[in-house]
Amino acid sequence: MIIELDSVELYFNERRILNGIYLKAETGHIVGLLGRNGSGKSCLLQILFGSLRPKYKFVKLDDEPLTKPLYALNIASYLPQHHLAPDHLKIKTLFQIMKLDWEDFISHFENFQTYHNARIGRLSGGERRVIETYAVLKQKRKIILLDEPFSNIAPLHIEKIKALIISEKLNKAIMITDHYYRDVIDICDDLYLLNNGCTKKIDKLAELEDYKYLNPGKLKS
Ligand SMILES: Nc1ncnc2c1ncn2[C@@H]1O[C@H](COP(=O)(O)OP(=O)(O)OP(=O)(O)O)[C@@H](O)[C@H]1O
Repeated sequence: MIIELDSVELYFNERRILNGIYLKAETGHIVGLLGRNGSGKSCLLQILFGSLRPKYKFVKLDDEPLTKPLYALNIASYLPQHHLAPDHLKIKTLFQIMKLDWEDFISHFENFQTYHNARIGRLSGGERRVIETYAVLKQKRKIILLDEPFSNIAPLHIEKIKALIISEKLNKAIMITDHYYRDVIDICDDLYLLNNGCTKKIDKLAELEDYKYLNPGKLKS
């Protein structure tokens, strides 16, 4: 399966946020999306998911124009930048609703064993992010969109999440954006930079410095 997003034009009031976008994601690939604060990464994922309507966009699924939003087709799962589940929801209920396997989760994150009956709002920000990222990643959907899955997560758990993302990509197209650019670069097959409202496909990492996303020499440090 191949999904392509093209010709996006997004404005808020008169302010142009996005124009000149092309992104392609396919089964078996992890696509990384980098960009400065406010460059439009979250908006772009929401546009692809269908929860944000820009002035114009063109989406193709396996070369056929897509007229319905992805969320309405039940083929995509989306981790928003902010919380996924309400504070009062019990973790065991979240696992039931999202048809997740608690034993599988605990096999990856054994420290969470005692949280089964807890409300998600009682967890730390990082613990909550681990659960929410796992929940979205494990959905039986063809397309997974992850907005800052690593935020607030400790290094050991980031490594586990990265391993899970890699194992899930076998049957899914995964798109990920995060400011932990080294972790994104580590796992992605294709990399795009969002700059001045446009996407630039990154073929050589040095381009991240050329486009001033990173300071000169940062990649070597
Ligand atoms: N509902 C809205 N109304 C007006 N402006 C908005 C709205 N949503 C987003 N924006 C603006 O659009 C721009 C892009 O926002 P977006 O959240 O996509 O950036 P981002 O690249 O994800 O940033 P960050 O890395 O800081 O999360 C920002 O300047 C933001 O202020």
